[in-house]
Amino acid sequence: MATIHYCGFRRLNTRPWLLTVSSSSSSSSSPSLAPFASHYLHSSSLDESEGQQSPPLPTTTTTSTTTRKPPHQSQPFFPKRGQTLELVCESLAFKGRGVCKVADTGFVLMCDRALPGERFIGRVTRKKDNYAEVQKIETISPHWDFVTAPCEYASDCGGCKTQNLLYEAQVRAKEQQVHELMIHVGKFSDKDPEFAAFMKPIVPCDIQFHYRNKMEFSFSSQKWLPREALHGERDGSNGYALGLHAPGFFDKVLNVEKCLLQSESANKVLQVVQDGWRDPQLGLSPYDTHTHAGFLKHLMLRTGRDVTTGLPELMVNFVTSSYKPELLKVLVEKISAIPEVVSIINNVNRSIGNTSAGEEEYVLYGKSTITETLRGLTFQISANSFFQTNTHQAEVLYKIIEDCAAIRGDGSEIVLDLFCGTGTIGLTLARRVKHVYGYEVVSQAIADARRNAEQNGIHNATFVQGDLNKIGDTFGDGFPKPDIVISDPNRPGMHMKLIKFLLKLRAPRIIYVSCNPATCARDLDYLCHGVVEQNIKGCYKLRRLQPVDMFPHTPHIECVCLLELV
Ligand SMILES: C[S@@+](CC[C@H](N)C(=O)[O-])C[C@H]1O[C@@H](n2cnc3c(N)ncnc32)[C@H](O)[C@@H]1O
Repeated sequence: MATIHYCGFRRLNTRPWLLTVSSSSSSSSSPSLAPFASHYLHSSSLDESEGQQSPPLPTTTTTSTTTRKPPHQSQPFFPKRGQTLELVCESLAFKGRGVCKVADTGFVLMCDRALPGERFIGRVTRKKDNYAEVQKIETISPHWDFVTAPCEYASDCGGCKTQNLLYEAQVRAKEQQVHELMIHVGKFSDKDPEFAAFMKPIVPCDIQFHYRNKMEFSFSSQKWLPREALHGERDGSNGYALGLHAPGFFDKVLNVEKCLLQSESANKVLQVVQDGWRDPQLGLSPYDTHTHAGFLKHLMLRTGRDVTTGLPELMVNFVTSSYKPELLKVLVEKISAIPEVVSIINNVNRSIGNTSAGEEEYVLYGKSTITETLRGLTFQISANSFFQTNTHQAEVLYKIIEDCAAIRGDGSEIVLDLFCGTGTIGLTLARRVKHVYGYEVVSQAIADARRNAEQNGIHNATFVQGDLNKIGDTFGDGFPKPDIVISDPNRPGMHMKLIKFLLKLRAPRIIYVSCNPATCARDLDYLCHGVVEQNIKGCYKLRRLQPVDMFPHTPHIECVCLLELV
């Protein structure tokens, strides 16, 4: 496309109403994450800007950029809300958003669902201090590594945002994000020869579909429809949906007949429920998040494995607003005819909130738990207990953790398992160490961890319920000095109290397992370089940083980091 270069911007003579702010589309150029690194650290997992209903499409006569004078070269570019721009996505960043940069000034624009190399027209929806958010209106030319998304819902569903990016390109982009964050947030220098030594290439996931062992679908009286289908009739059960929340909507649900991330057996159950639940004779109604009327809230499907046969076993969990088993009878009969289904549960959640955990739990058919194996141990999974959602890749992740732990095997070592959940990491190490101490805030998870230890004949593990954000001076009195600390916090990372505790404890090695590379980079900076503003010195060296792709087609990145005391 012919362009006229002017004052650092490229103006397209074929589309004079647009202002082009793309920079070089070279694949090797990677925009710095520095301008919005703080957004990585502070943004909640649900960004309120996501999925906002877009304003009406512009016409060439109303676009504000038509009459705008090109800015002087020395002026920093700062777009206006509503402004329409032609952009080229350079790379992927936080939440899989495409990063575009203004030539010369480097001003960053972030766009959901824009993929590296894609040239597109976007509209500015939000301005932040040092970057702006853009909504994609139209693709002009597709990105590099384009593949056709196998899932029919891929362009609307919030689950798989990068399904039409070649998988190799997805993992490359994730690896690049970790790399950038370690430099800009973690303050590790890529000029340091040790950087290349500790930064390991990402481990891809061999299974890119059907890898999730748990999916949670929502019932809704408000079916989400794409803009072009909004005018159709949606009265009565026509407007009902069972599926996944449209991005940014707590009340609207995209109807889903099949999800390529869950097992084939789980899809059989979803199909049976979809075929039956709207039948007026059953008297079932979806829970309405506005009026708080209605019965069906969520359908949770969990896939485990029969430990003796190795065949899949399925748990179906209906989350309802009241206990009326007679209403579910017909569906239960149909679902229980599927051979893989071994458990049908009803969690009753009478609160007006939309969480799936129930205050009461009833078994409608079969067992109350299903089983799964991990690193040779057997775990009982109940409807609400935490278990790694990609079992196949959890084996890979735990093997890396084991390698990092480098257990001597003489049964002398102490392991401290922080944020232990149901105890899985600590328990997989327990047989070769003296004792495992696990800490976790959720009491149900602690009960599950104790039960898991018992069922696997492990007697050298102690699990304690407690909030690791609120540890006091006596925290370390509860266990002997550990040789190995495992820390696996959720997205916010570790609290400063815990960082300080670890810096004082000086365990020989820490294995930091993270599901958020931004908070991971921040915490690694504290542990290695110290808390400068509080005059606390760091005492660890980063020896290995191993990104692992646990969730193909999604922006999520897991990392295992090995730190050694210096
Ligand atoms: C990413 S999960 C890790 C679970 C476990 N390590 C595993 O691999 O199965 C993080 C765990 O930290 C727990 N958690 C979150 N905040 C916590 C806190 N302030 N104190 C203690 N545990 C917390 C969560 O309940 C969750 O079980």
